[in-house]
Amino acid sequence: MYSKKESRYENCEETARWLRDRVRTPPCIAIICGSGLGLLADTLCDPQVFSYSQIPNFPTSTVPGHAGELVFGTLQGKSCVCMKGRFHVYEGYPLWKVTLPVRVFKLMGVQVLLVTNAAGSLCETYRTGDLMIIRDHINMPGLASLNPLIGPNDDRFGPRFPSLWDTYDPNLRSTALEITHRLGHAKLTHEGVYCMVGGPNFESVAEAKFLRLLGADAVGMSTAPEAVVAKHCGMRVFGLSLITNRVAQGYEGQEAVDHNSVLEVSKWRSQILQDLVTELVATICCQVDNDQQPY
Ligand SMILES: O=P(O)(O)O[C@@H]1C[C@H](O)[C@@H](CO)O1
Ligand code: HPA
Repeated sequence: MYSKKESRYENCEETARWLRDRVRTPPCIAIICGSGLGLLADTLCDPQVFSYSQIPNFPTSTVPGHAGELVFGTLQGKSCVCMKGRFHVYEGYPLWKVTLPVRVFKLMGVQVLLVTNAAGSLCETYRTGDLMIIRDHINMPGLASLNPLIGPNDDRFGPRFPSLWDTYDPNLRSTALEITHRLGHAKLTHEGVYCMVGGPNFESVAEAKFLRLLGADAVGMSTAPEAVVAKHCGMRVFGLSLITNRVAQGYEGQEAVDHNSVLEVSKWRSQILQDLVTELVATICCQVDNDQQPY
């Protein structure tokens, strides 16, 4: 059971208030940087950086490639916050903690969440280094009752039974597709279904075949809980996977994946991903609500 002390809303309020007292401009767009993709945060203008360890109620990052910093600043003139590193269930965090930053961002006035991740490809036509715009997800832990919305619902965040049919905003998806065409990356961009697994092990061959049969195009260990919580509290969501490896679906002639190779590919492709996200941010209409006082 959840104790009063752990009350999600009050925790989020406390953290949001702490940040809001310190940031020069409250953000209207939040960007979660996946494994090795934190360089995007370094492109923000007029940055203000907070280490996760300074921020009340924030977990700390324990995974290489996740620096553990919150960076506020502007990108294309829009006020943004970047998470340089996210939290994963396999690190031992409960899902309400994994997703706490999303609710904090909501209370700070964020309207749009851009989520990136590193993922393995299950689809025959995807190559290492390709991009996948997330059309939909399969939340494997969520289907087995490991869902961030489990527990008493707080209506101040959103409804008890949210619909997820349009979680990944269709306008943001089509705009992103247009941008990849304009930037000359059409051939390496796909739209597909992301499947979240708990990790931390990479998939066995039988598991990979099973996930493919379910309709997943790529598999990773994050994103779905963040997207669920963002949708629950009324944010527009855009998700982007960088395909860092192909997931073995046979026992012969396949290369085993490891986290270092995931980080290598992220480094190799981070510029393309940054360019896409930067151009996408330029198109997003949102207003900083300087008067917003949600607490
Ligand atoms: O945070 P993301 O989803 O980008 O990280 C993926 C999943 C694991 O944390 C890690 C495996 O290499 O990359
Ligand atoms: N499986 C799960 N998570 C991942 C993978 C993968 O192959 N690659 C990057 N993150």
